[in-house]
Amino acid sequence: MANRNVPISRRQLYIGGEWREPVKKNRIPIINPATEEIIGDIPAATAEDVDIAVEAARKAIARDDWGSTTGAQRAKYLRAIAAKVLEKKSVLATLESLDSGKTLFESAADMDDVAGCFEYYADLAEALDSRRKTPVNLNSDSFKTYVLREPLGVVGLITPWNYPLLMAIWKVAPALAAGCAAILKPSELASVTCLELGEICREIGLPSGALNILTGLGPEAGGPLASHPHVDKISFTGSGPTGSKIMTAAAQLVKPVSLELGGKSPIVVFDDIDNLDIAAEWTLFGIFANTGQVCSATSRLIVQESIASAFLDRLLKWTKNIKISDPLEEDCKLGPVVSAGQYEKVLKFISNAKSEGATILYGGKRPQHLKKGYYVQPTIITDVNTSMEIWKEEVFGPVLCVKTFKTEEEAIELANDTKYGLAAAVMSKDVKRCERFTKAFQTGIIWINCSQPTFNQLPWGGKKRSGFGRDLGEWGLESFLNIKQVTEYTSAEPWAFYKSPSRN
Ligand SMILES: NC(=O)c1ccc[n+]([C@@H]2O[C@H](COP(=O)([O-])OP(=O)(O)OC[C@H]3O[C@@H](n4cnc5c(N)ncnc54)[C@H](O)[C@@H]3O)[C@@H](O)[C@H]2O)c1
Ligand SMILES: C[N+](C)(C)CCCC=O
Ligand code: NA
Repeated sequence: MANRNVPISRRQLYIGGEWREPVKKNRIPIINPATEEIIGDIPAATAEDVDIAVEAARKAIARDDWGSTTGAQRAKYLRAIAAKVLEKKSVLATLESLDSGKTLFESAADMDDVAGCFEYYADLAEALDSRRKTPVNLNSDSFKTYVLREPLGVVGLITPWNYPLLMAIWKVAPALAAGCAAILKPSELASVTCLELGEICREIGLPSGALNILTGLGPEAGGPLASHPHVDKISFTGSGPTGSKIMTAAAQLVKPVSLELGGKSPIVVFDDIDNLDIAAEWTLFGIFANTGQVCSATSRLIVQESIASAFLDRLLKWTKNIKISDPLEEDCKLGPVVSAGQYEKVLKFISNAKSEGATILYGGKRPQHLKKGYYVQPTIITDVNTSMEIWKEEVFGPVLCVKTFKTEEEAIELANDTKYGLAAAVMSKDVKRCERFTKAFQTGIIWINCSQPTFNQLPWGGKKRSGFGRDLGEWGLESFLNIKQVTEYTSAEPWAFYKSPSRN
């Protein structure tokens, strides 16, 4: 087992390049979901601290050392952060697992992705220099025009606990690449690695105020950030209800928002697949990776009737083989869910499904061998109908529900039978059929013969109740830029709209 004694530093808020005690001096306990023990605490920011952070961010933009940087200069900071993340990878990964319950293997992969994301946006920051000013040819002798891409200003980044550092970096990296000054508000349930990012920024000498990190409760720290008059945009990842609150607060000031919300994504499996095991493993990965706490989890299996029995049989074999243990244990593939609240919520979804008449084919309980910790068995639920809660609502836990279909039309109808629209997967060797599904799925992300692989270069986000706007790729950068058009009158001739007084 990895060393669980990695010390958790007692950090303060990271504001204006310094560690700063919250004005009200409150703190929130850090709970290790594998042991239910309190292992430290984090500062709890309030509206007073938000004001100070916004001021620090505005000053950063007004100062030359951040506000007048080129993309190439900012790229150096981003690369220095990436290098530090890799240097500290083992400690950061352990902290992520202790704080969130994520398996150490997944935490380590997240740290690679964090570094990769900074490096990717370093490249885009450099490329931005040549795209900063784009001439627009009007074929006019009287006007010269161009379009500028400028940093949007001060941006608030509010993020969830399921990939604590990675979800933050999907926003921090493009915001800094664009030249914005950012205020990050991570989830109170898992903020440790985001605070360590503050230390990394300090160590590499990121200009003060370019990134500020305010930990704290949603309504107390996130709320004032969303409604702050001097915050130019809120980029949010989290639940639908919180997204609505943020959008409501931002609407009062006509502040732009981007919302990456939840999902209830389908995975459709056809009987023409060559290898049941390959499809079974992707199906498992799509719902049990990160203990199912993935916005894009393919939590509804829609399998063709002709192979349903054989496929479920194979799924069960794979599921029984998953090692459930303390996330720091070697080969652990399923850790606890993040908190006591999430544990209760997941078990309630399972008991509601049972009361509504569904069958718990596998799992549904706490694993017998683990007496402490917020563990839930990987769970497969059958005999589901489309009016059941388990079909309609996001569980955000290791729970797969299953329905069968006969025809392609039926499969499409079932796949789109959701208020959400984040991701969808189809497993079939028929290329034309996969194309038809790509067109028919009402989502922002499509996986063909896989589920979940994610790349920095590709846009991430959904439609319907899964939100709008895109993280990652060039779209992630654009979302932190203001597009400014400049029109210059270059003719020596008068405009001649009014009658000239000199001719009277
Ligand atoms: N679409 C995506 O890319 C994506 C990625 C990860 C998670 N998610 C979604 O996130 C949810 C789980 O994360 P969560 O439980 O942390 O979500 P959440 O909405 O409870 O919290 C998200 C963040 O919002 C803050 N917050 C809460 N109330 C607030 C308020 N009134 N004003 C401002 N901020 C407030 C929280 O403190 C946290 O930092 C799931 O629904 C999941 O699908 C989506
Ligand atoms: C697909 N990933 C990499 C697991 C990221 C999912 C982000 C949302 O929960
Ligand atoms: Na925690």
